Amino acid sequence: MYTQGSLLDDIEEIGLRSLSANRRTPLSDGAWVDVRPGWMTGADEVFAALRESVPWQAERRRMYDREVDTPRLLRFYGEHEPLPHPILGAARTELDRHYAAELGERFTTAGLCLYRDGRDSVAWHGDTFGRSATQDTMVAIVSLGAPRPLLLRPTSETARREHTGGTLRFVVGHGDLVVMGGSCQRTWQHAVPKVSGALGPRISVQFRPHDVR
Ligand SMILES: O=C(O)CCC(=O)C(=O)O
Ligand SMILES: [Fe+2]
Repeated sequence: MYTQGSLLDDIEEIGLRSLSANRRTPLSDGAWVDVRPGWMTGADEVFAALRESVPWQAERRRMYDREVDTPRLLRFYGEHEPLPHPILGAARTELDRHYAAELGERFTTAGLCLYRDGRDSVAWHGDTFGRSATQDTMVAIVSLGAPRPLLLRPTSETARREHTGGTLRFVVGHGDLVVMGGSCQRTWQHAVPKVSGALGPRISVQFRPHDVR
């Protein structure tokens, strides 16, 4: 439907598969993660469109006495901003349809990150700006482009020692969906570590409810 005039006839149509195939993994302390591989179809085409059309920005962070670029590019779409591709609006609607009863509200914002290659990364953190610092919530991540490991581990070192499974690792790209839920942002951390070797770029789209970041 949203094809870009590719010369290839067999290009996969852009769309969304069913969310009822989600697989939930309960984690410690009331956290959980849902995984839906290949949720968005035609994801490589969506990746190319977003890479081209999103006004990507470098974010500066203060580190000791100097400012450094964080190793990835970003663009945050607030609640009332139009999203940069129609399939992202459809994805948010579908996430609302599937999760609204459990979440008790809608997904409103979309944070986009571009990892240009394996040197781009995000360090261990929870999304704890806003209500997610104290309340259960959900963060839904659609991954486009080259697959990268998304890691999860308990926040507290005690829990990390007791958590027998160790760090969880989900390799996500090409339209895969991961939803972190329950207490996950407070009691668990996530990271996309640097990887060595030639690796293509990845875009992650994070849908979050109001005042969760
Ligand atoms: O790239 C990802 O999948 C994770 C991004 C993330 O954790 C964040 O921006 O808060
Ligand atoms: Fe995050």
